[in-house]
Amino acid sequence: MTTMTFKDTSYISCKLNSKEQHFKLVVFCSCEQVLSAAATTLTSYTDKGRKPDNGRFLSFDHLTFWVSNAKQAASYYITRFGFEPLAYRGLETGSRKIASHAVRLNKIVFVFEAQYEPEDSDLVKEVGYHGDFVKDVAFEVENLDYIVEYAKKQGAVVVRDLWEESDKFGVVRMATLKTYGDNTHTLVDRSKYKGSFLPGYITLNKDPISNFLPKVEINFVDHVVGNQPDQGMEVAASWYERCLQFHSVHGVFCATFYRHGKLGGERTKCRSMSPRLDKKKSQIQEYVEYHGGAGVQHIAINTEDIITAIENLRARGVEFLSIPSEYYRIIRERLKESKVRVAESIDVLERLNILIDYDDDGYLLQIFTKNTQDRPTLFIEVIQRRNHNGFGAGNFKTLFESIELEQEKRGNL
Ligand SMILES: O=C(O)C(=O)Cc1ccc(O)cc1
Ligand SMILES: [Fe+2]
Repeated sequence: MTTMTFKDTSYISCKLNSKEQHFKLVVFCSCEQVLSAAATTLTSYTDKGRKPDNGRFLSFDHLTFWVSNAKQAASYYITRFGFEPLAYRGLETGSRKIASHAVRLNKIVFVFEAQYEPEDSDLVKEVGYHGDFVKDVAFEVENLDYIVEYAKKQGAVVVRDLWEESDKFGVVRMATLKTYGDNTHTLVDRSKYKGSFLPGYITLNKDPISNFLPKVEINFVDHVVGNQPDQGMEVAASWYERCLQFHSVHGVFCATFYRHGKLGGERTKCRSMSPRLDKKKSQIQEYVEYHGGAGVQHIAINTEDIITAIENLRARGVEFLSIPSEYYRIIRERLKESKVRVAESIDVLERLNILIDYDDDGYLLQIFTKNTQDRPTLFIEVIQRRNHNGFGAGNFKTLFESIELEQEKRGNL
Protein backbone atom coordinates (compact mmCIF):
# COMPACT_ATOMS: atom_id res chain seq x y z
CA MET A 1 0.00 0.00 0.00
CA THR A 2 2.06 2.89 -1.40
CA THR A 3 4.74 4.83 0.37
CA MET A 4 4.03 4.19 4.00
CA THR A 5 6.68 2.33 5.92
CA PHE A 6 5.33 0.19 8.68
CA LYS A 7 7.63 -0.34 11.57
CA ASP A 8 7.04 -2.01 14.87
CA THR A 9 3.53 -3.11 15.65
CA SER A 10 0.39 -2.05 13.94
CA TYR A 11 -3.26 -2.83 13.83
CA ILE A 12 -6.19 -3.21 11.52
CA SER A 13 -9.78 -2.43 12.15
CA CYS A 14 -12.96 -3.12 10.30
CA LYS A 15 -15.57 -0.53 10.89
CA LEU A 16 -19.17 -0.64 9.94
CA ASN A 17 -21.46 2.29 10.15
CA SER A 18 -24.74 0.67 9.37
CA LYS A 19 -26.60 3.94 9.10
CA GLU A 20 -24.44 5.14 6.27
CA GLN A 21 -24.27 1.66 4.82
CA HIS A 22 -20.56 1.62 4.62
CA PHE A 23 -17.94 -0.57 6.05
CA LYS A 24 -14.43 0.47 6.84
CA LEU A 25 -11.22 -1.32 7.21
CA VAL A 26 -8.92 0.99 9.07
CA VAL A 27 -5.27 0.30 9.08
CA PHE A 28 -3.15 1.82 11.77
CA CYS A 29 0.54 1.68 12.25
CA SER A 30 2.41 2.26 15.46
CA CYS A 31 6.03 3.10 15.59
CA GLU A 32 6.40 4.08 19.22
CA GLN A 33 2.67 3.90 19.61
CA VAL A 34 0.47 4.96 16.78
CA LEU A 35 2.22 7.37 14.48
CA SER A 36 0.08 7.11 11.45
CA ALA A 37 -3.03 5.54 10.17
CA ALA A 38 -4.74 4.63 6.97
CA ALA A 39 -8.38 4.04 6.42
CA THR A 40 -9.96 1.88 3.81
CA THR A 41 -13.61 1.69 2.98
CA LEU A 42 -15.62 -1.04 1.46
CA THR A 43 -18.97 -0.92 -0.28
CA SER A 44 -19.49 2.70 0.45
CA TYR A 45 -21.70 3.90 -2.32
CA THR A 46 -21.59 7.46 -1.09
CA ASP A 47 -17.82 7.61 -0.69
CA LYS A 48 -15.30 7.95 -3.46
CA GLY A 49 -13.13 5.00 -4.32
CA ARG A 50 -13.38 1.90 -6.37
CA LYS A 51 -16.62 0.06 -5.91
CA PRO A 52 -16.40 -3.72 -5.67
CA ASP A 53 -17.54 -5.33 -8.93
CA ASN A 54 -20.26 -7.22 -7.21
CA GLY A 55 -21.23 -8.55 -3.79
CA ARG A 56 -21.89 -6.43 -0.75
CA PHE A 57 -20.96 -6.54 2.94
CA LEU A 58 -24.11 -5.65 4.85
CA SER A 59 -23.17 -5.78 8.52
CA PHE A 60 -21.35 -7.66 11.23
CA ASP A 61 -23.37 -10.87 11.63
CA HIS A 62 -21.80 -12.28 14.80
CA LEU A 63 -18.44 -12.72 16.53
CA THR A 64 -17.37 -16.19 17.66
CA PHE A 65 -15.11 -16.58 20.69
CA TRP A 66 -13.20 -19.80 21.29
CA VAL A 67 -13.00 -20.34 25.03
CA SER A 68 -12.42 -23.11 27.54
CA ASN A 69 -15.83 -22.75 29.22
CA ALA A 70 -18.51 -21.33 26.93
CA LYS A 71 -21.29 -21.56 29.49
CA GLN A 72 -19.50 -19.29 31.93
CA ALA A 73 -18.07 -16.92 29.31
CA ALA A 74 -21.59 -16.32 27.93
CA SER A 75 -22.82 -15.71 31.47
CA TYR A 76 -20.18 -13.00 31.99
CA TYR A 77 -21.41 -11.01 28.99
CA ILE A 78 -25.01 -11.51 30.13
CA THR A 79 -24.52 -10.40 33.71
CA ARG A 80 -21.97 -7.65 33.16
CA PHE A 81 -22.82 -6.25 29.72
CA GLY A 82 -26.55 -6.91 29.57
CA PHE A 83 -26.61 -9.42 26.72
CA GLU A 84 -29.59 -11.81 26.63
CA PRO A 85 -29.33 -15.54 25.94
CA LEU A 86 -30.10 -16.03 22.24
CA ALA A 87 -29.44 -19.61 21.19
CA TYR A 88 -27.67 -22.79 22.21
CA ARG A 89 -26.37 -25.96 20.69
CA GLY A 90 -24.62 -28.76 22.54
CA LEU A 91 -24.98 -32.36 23.67
CA GLU A 92 -28.72 -31.96 24.27
CA THR A 93 -29.28 -30.80 20.68
CA GLY A 94 -26.98 -33.35 19.04
CA SER A 95 -23.82 -31.26 18.87
CA ARG A 96 -21.47 -33.94 20.23
CA LYS A 97 -18.15 -32.07 20.04
CA ILE A 98 -18.79 -28.39 20.66
CA ALA A 99 -20.92 -26.45 23.13
CA SER A 100 -22.06 -23.15 21.63
CA HIS A 101 -23.84 -20.38 23.50
CA ALA A 102 -25.03 -17.32 21.53
CA VAL A 103 -25.93 -14.11 23.34
CA ARG A 104 -27.44 -10.95 21.92
CA LEU A 105 -27.62 -7.27 22.77
CA ASN A 106 -29.88 -5.70 20.15
CA LYS A 107 -27.97 -6.33 16.87
CA ILE A 108 -24.77 -7.45 18.60
CA VAL A 109 -24.36 -11.23 18.65
CA PHE A 110 -21.46 -12.96 20.44
CA VAL A 111 -21.11 -16.74 20.25
CA PHE A 112 -18.99 -18.66 22.78
CA GLU A 113 -17.72 -22.09 21.77
CA ALA A 114 -15.93 -24.72 23.85
CA GLN A 115 -14.94 -28.32 23.25
CA TYR A 116 -16.42 -31.16 25.28
CA GLU A 117 -13.87 -33.91 24.93
CA PRO A 118 -10.27 -34.18 26.10
CA GLU A 119 -8.86 -34.60 22.64
CA ASP A 120 -6.51 -32.58 20.52
CA SER A 121 -8.06 -30.12 18.07
CA ASP A 122 -7.55 -26.63 16.66
CA LEU A 123 -9.83 -25.26 19.36
CA VAL A 124 -7.90 -26.91 22.18
CA LYS A 125 -4.55 -25.86 20.73
CA GLU A 126 -5.59 -22.30 20.03
CA VAL A 127 -7.41 -21.69 23.32
CA GLY A 128 -4.43 -23.14 25.17
CA TYR A 129 -2.11 -20.83 23.28
CA HIS A 130 -4.11 -17.58 23.03
CA GLY A 131 -6.43 -17.97 26.01
CA ASP A 132 -10.09 -17.15 25.36
CA PHE A 133 -10.11 -15.15 22.12
CA VAL A 134 -12.19 -13.93 19.21
CA LYS A 135 -11.80 -16.64 16.57
CA ASP A 136 -14.16 -15.48 13.85
CA VAL A 137 -15.75 -12.24 12.73
CA ALA A 138 -18.78 -13.10 10.61
CA PHE A 139 -20.25 -10.66 8.09
CA GLU A 140 -23.67 -10.76 6.57
CA VAL A 141 -23.20 -10.43 2.81
CA GLU A 142 -25.13 -10.17 -0.41
CA ASN A 143 -24.03 -12.36 -3.32
CA LEU A 144 -22.01 -14.76 -1.23
CA ASP A 145 -21.00 -16.91 -4.23
CA TYR A 146 -19.42 -14.00 -6.04
CA ILE A 147 -17.51 -12.79 -2.96
CA VAL A 148 -16.12 -16.25 -2.22
CA GLU A 149 -15.25 -16.93 -5.85
CA TYR A 150 -13.45 -13.61 -6.09
CA ALA A 151 -11.52 -14.16 -2.83
CA LYS A 152 -10.46 -17.62 -4.01
CA LYS A 153 -9.18 -16.26 -7.31
CA GLN A 154 -7.14 -13.76 -5.34
CA GLY A 155 -5.58 -16.57 -3.35
CA ALA A 156 -7.61 -16.40 -0.14
CA VAL A 157 -7.29 -19.54 1.96
CA VAL A 158 -10.68 -21.20 2.29
CA VAL A 159 -11.13 -22.76 5.73
CA ARG A 160 -14.56 -24.10 4.87
CA ASP A 161 -16.01 -23.79 1.41
CA LEU A 162 -19.61 -22.86 0.73
CA TRP A 163 -22.00 -24.89 2.82
CA GLU A 164 -25.60 -24.55 3.88
CA GLU A 165 -27.61 -25.34 6.96
CA SER A 166 -31.36 -25.44 7.18
CA ASP A 167 -34.24 -25.99 9.56
CA LYS A 168 -37.93 -25.14 9.55
CA PHE A 169 -37.08 -21.41 9.44
CA GLY A 170 -35.21 -21.65 6.16
CA VAL A 171 -31.67 -21.88 4.81
CA VAL A 172 -28.44 -20.09 5.69
CA ARG A 173 -25.45 -20.31 3.37
CA MET A 174 -21.92 -19.66 4.60
CA ALA A 175 -18.22 -19.84 3.77
CA THR A 176 -15.18 -19.28 5.99
CA LEU A 177 -11.93 -17.61 4.91
CA LYS A 178 -8.65 -17.35 6.76
CA THR A 179 -7.36 -13.89 7.72
CA TYR A 180 -4.56 -12.71 10.06
CA GLY A 181 -3.26 -14.86 12.94
CA ASP A 182 -5.54 -17.79 13.74
CA ASN A 183 -8.56 -15.71 12.77
CA THR A 184 -11.23 -16.30 10.19
CA HIS A 185 -14.10 -14.47 8.54
CA THR A 186 -17.33 -16.33 7.98
CA LEU A 187 -19.50 -14.83 5.26
CA VAL A 188 -23.19 -15.38 5.85
CA ASP A 189 -26.14 -15.24 3.47
CA ARG A 190 -29.23 -15.32 5.67
CA SER A 191 -31.58 -13.80 3.10
CA LYS A 192 -33.63 -17.03 3.05
CA TYR A 193 -33.76 -17.52 6.80
CA LYS A 194 -36.31 -16.36 9.35
CA GLY A 195 -35.01 -18.01 12.52
CA SER A 196 -33.51 -16.11 15.44
CA PHE A 197 -29.88 -17.19 14.95
CA LEU A 198 -28.75 -20.19 12.92
CA PRO A 199 -30.13 -23.63 12.07
CA GLY A 200 -29.21 -26.28 14.62
CA TYR A 201 -29.59 -23.97 17.58
CA ILE A 202 -32.45 -23.92 20.04
CA THR A 203 -33.62 -20.57 21.31
CA LEU A 204 -33.33 -19.64 24.96
CA ASN A 205 -35.37 -17.83 27.55
CA LYS A 206 -34.50 -14.53 29.14
CA ASP A 207 -32.00 -14.70 31.96
CA PRO A 208 -33.87 -13.83 35.18
CA ILE A 209 -30.96 -11.70 36.34
CA SER A 210 -32.05 -9.06 33.82
CA ASN A 211 -35.03 -8.34 36.11
CA PHE A 212 -32.66 -7.06 38.76
CA LEU A 213 -30.14 -5.09 36.74
CA PRO A 214 -30.36 -1.82 34.81
CA LYS A 215 -30.93 -2.27 31.09
CA VAL A 216 -28.06 -1.61 28.69
CA GLU A 217 -29.05 0.03 25.40
CA ILE A 218 -26.17 -0.58 23.01
CA ASN A 219 -27.16 -1.35 19.47
CA PHE A 220 -24.62 -2.65 16.97
CA VAL A 221 -20.97 -3.50 16.39
CA ASP A 222 -19.34 -0.27 15.21
CA HIS A 223 -15.86 -1.59 14.42
CA VAL A 224 -13.47 -4.40 15.25
CA VAL A 225 -9.74 -3.82 15.60
CA GLY A 226 -7.09 -6.46 15.03
CA ASN A 227 -3.54 -6.05 16.32
CA GLN A 228 -0.71 -7.12 14.05
CA PRO A 229 2.83 -7.98 15.09
CA ASP A 230 5.91 -6.46 13.45
CA GLN A 231 5.60 -6.29 9.68
CA GLY A 232 2.20 -7.94 9.84
CA MET A 233 0.10 -4.96 8.91
CA GLU A 234 1.05 -4.55 5.29
CA VAL A 235 0.24 -8.19 4.65
CA ALA A 236 -3.06 -7.99 6.52
CA ALA A 237 -4.10 -4.73 4.88
CA SER A 238 -3.32 -5.93 1.39
CA TRP A 239 -5.24 -9.15 2.05
CA TYR A 240 -8.41 -7.11 2.69
CA GLU A 241 -7.81 -5.03 -0.42
CA ARG A 242 -6.95 -7.95 -2.65
CA CYS A 243 -9.32 -10.66 -1.45
CA LEU A 244 -12.35 -8.79 -0.11
CA GLN A 245 -12.08 -5.73 -2.38
CA PHE A 246 -11.91 -3.29 0.49
CA HIS A 247 -10.54 -0.06 -0.86
CA SER A 248 -9.16 3.30 0.19
CA VAL A 249 -11.18 6.46 0.20
CA HIS A 250 -10.10 10.04 0.49
CA GLY A 251 -12.20 11.74 3.05
CA VAL A 252 -11.86 13.81 6.16
CA PHE A 253 -10.46 11.03 8.26
CA CYS A 254 -10.11 8.54 5.50
CA ALA A 255 -7.21 10.11 3.66
CA THR A 256 -5.43 7.17 2.11
CA PHE A 257 -2.63 7.57 4.59
CA TYR A 258 -3.63 9.92 7.28
CA ARG A 259 -0.86 10.95 9.58
CA HIS A 260 -1.53 11.89 13.17
CA GLY A 261 0.98 14.69 12.91
CA LYS A 262 0.45 15.97 16.38
CA LEU A 263 0.75 12.68 18.15
CA GLY A 264 3.69 11.63 16.02
CA GLY A 265 5.39 14.91 16.71
CA GLU A 266 4.83 14.73 20.41
CA ARG A 267 5.94 11.16 20.57
CA THR A 268 9.07 11.91 18.60
CA LYS A 269 9.87 14.79 20.89
CA CYS A 270 9.27 12.71 24.00
CA ARG A 271 11.57 10.11 22.66
CA SER A 272 14.49 12.40 22.08
CA MET A 273 14.04 14.04 25.46
CA SER A 274 13.60 10.87 27.38
CA PRO A 275 15.40 7.77 26.17
CA ARG A 276 13.60 5.75 28.86
CA LEU A 277 10.50 5.99 26.70
CA ASP A 278 12.25 3.93 24.08
CA LYS A 279 12.30 0.98 26.42
CA LYS A 280 8.58 1.14 27.06
CA LYS A 281 6.64 -1.80 25.85
CA SER A 282 3.74 -0.56 23.75
CA GLN A 283 0.27 -1.84 24.56
CA ILE A 284 0.26 -3.50 21.16
CA GLN A 285 3.50 -5.33 21.92
CA GLU A 286 1.96 -6.38 25.23
CA TYR A 287 -1.09 -7.69 23.37
CA VAL A 288 0.98 -9.57 20.83
CA GLU A 289 3.10 -11.17 23.56
CA TYR A 290 0.15 -12.29 25.67
CA HIS A 291 -2.10 -13.32 22.80
CA GLY A 292 0.75 -14.90 20.89
CA GLY A 293 0.55 -13.06 17.57
CA ALA A 294 -2.11 -11.20 15.62
CA GLY A 295 -5.66 -11.09 16.92
CA VAL A 296 -8.70 -9.02 17.77
CA GLN A 297 -7.82 -6.27 20.23
CA HIS A 298 -11.15 -4.52 20.69
CA ILE A 299 -14.75 -4.64 19.68
CA ALA A 300 -16.47 -1.26 19.60
CA ILE A 301 -20.21 -1.28 20.23
CA ASN A 302 -22.40 1.68 19.34
CA THR A 303 -25.00 3.39 21.48
CA GLU A 304 -27.24 6.41 20.97
CA ASP A 305 -26.97 7.33 24.67
CA ILE A 306 -23.52 6.65 26.05
CA ILE A 307 -24.16 8.35 29.39
CA THR A 308 -27.04 6.06 30.36
CA ALA A 309 -25.25 3.04 28.90
CA ILE A 310 -22.08 3.67 30.94
CA GLU A 311 -23.96 4.53 34.13
CA ASN A 312 -25.75 1.20 33.79
CA LEU A 313 -22.66 -0.81 32.82
CA ARG A 314 -20.81 0.65 35.81
CA ALA A 315 -23.76 -0.25 38.06
CA ARG A 316 -23.43 -3.81 36.71
CA GLY A 317 -19.74 -3.85 37.65
CA VAL A 318 -18.05 -3.33 34.28
CA GLU A 319 -14.67 -1.68 34.84
CA PHE A 320 -13.37 1.10 32.60
CA LEU A 321 -10.03 2.85 32.13
CA SER A 322 -9.59 5.97 34.26
CA ILE A 323 -8.94 9.29 32.57
CA PRO A 324 -6.98 12.05 34.38
CA SER A 325 -8.88 15.26 35.21
CA GLU A 326 -6.25 17.20 33.21
CA TYR A 327 -7.81 15.73 30.04
CA TYR A 328 -11.17 17.33 30.86
CA ARG A 329 -9.56 20.66 31.79
CA ILE A 330 -7.92 20.78 28.36
CA ILE A 331 -10.98 19.61 26.44
CA ARG A 332 -13.17 22.27 28.13
CA GLU A 333 -10.72 24.95 26.96
CA ARG A 334 -10.48 23.56 23.44
CA LEU A 335 -14.21 23.14 23.01
CA LYS A 336 -14.68 26.84 23.76
CA GLU A 337 -12.76 27.57 20.56
CA SER A 338 -14.51 24.95 18.46
CA LYS A 339 -17.60 25.28 16.29
CA VAL A 340 -18.94 22.00 17.53
CA ARG A 341 -21.44 21.90 20.40
CA VAL A 342 -21.29 18.84 22.62
CA ALA A 343 -24.81 18.28 23.95
CA GLU A 344 -23.69 16.19 26.91
CA SER A 345 -22.44 17.78 30.13
CA ILE A 346 -18.63 17.62 30.31
CA ASP A 347 -18.95 17.21 34.08
CA VAL A 348 -20.98 14.05 33.58
CA LEU A 349 -18.58 12.75 30.91
CA GLU A 350 -15.71 13.42 33.34
CA ARG A 351 -17.47 11.62 36.18
CA LEU A 352 -17.91 8.59 33.93
CA ASN A 353 -14.43 8.83 32.30
CA ILE A 354 -15.87 9.13 28.78
CA LEU A 355 -13.53 10.57 26.11
CA ILE A 356 -14.47 13.18 23.50
CA ASP A 357 -13.13 13.63 19.98
CA TYR A 358 -14.46 16.17 17.48
CA ASP A 359 -13.98 18.25 14.39
CA ASP A 360 -15.93 21.23 13.08
CA ASP A 361 -18.85 19.09 11.97
CA GLY A 362 -19.43 16.64 14.76
CA TYR A 363 -18.09 14.64 17.65
CA LEU A 364 -17.83 11.17 19.11
CA LEU A 365 -17.84 9.97 22.70
CA GLN A 366 -15.98 6.79 23.58
CA ILE A 367 -14.83 4.76 26.57
CA PHE A 368 -12.75 1.62 26.97
CA THR A 369 -13.27 -1.25 29.39
CA LYS A 370 -10.43 -2.95 31.17
CA ASN A 371 -9.56 -6.32 29.60
CA THR A 372 -12.45 -8.75 29.69
CA GLN A 373 -10.30 -11.80 30.52
CA ASP A 374 -7.18 -12.48 32.61
CA ARG A 375 -4.79 -11.94 29.73
CA PRO A 376 -4.21 -8.29 28.79
CA THR A 377 -5.63 -8.89 25.32
CA LEU A 378 -9.25 -8.14 24.33
CA PHE A 379 -11.27 -5.18 25.60
CA ILE A 380 -14.56 -3.52 24.67
CA GLU A 381 -15.12 0.05 23.50
CA VAL A 382 -18.48 1.80 23.79
CA ILE A 383 -18.95 4.61 21.26
CA GLN A 384 -21.59 7.23 20.49
CA ARG A 385 -21.36 9.18 17.23
CA ARG A 386 -22.79 12.57 16.35
CA ASN A 387 -21.89 13.19 12.73
CA HIS A 388 -18.33 11.97 13.24
CA ASN A 389 -16.79 8.97 11.49
CA GLY A 390 -13.40 8.84 13.19
CA PHE A 391 -12.10 6.44 15.80
CA GLY A 392 -10.94 8.90 18.43
CA ALA A 393 -7.53 9.85 17.03
CA GLY A 394 -7.56 12.94 19.24
CA ASN A 395 -7.72 10.66 22.28
CA PHE A 396 -4.85 8.34 21.41
CA LYS A 397 -2.34 10.08 23.66
CA THR A 398 -4.65 10.11 26.69
CA LEU A 399 -5.83 6.61 25.98
CA PHE A 400 -2.32 5.22 25.70
CA GLU A 401 -1.31 6.89 28.94
CA SER A 402 -4.33 5.35 30.68
CA ILE A 403 -3.47 1.94 29.27
CA GLU A 404 0.13 2.43 30.40
CA LEU A 405 -1.06 2.97 33.98
CA GLU A 406 -2.70 -0.44 33.78
CA GLN A 407 0.37 -1.98 32.12
CA GLU A 408 2.47 -0.63 34.96
CA LYS A 409 0.19 -2.30 37.53
CA ARG A 410 0.70 -5.55 35.62
CA GLY A 411 4.49 -5.11 35.67
CA ASN A 412 4.52 -4.91 31.87
CA LEU A 413 5.89 -1.49 31.09
O1 LIG B 1 -8.74 3.28 16.85
C1 LIG B 1 -9.67 2.87 17.53
O2 LIG B 1 -10.56 2.17 17.06
C2 LIG B 1 -9.75 3.25 18.96
O3 LIG B 1 -10.71 2.91 19.56
C3 LIG B 1 -8.62 3.96 19.61
C4 LIG B 1 -7.52 3.02 19.92
C5 LIG B 1 -6.32 3.14 19.27
C6 LIG B 1 -5.28 2.29 19.53
C7 LIG B 1 -5.43 1.30 20.46
O4 LIG B 1 -4.41 0.46 20.68
C8 LIG B 1 -6.62 1.17 21.13
C9 LIG B 1 -7.67 2.02 20.85
FE1 LIG C 1 -11.99 1.72 18.47
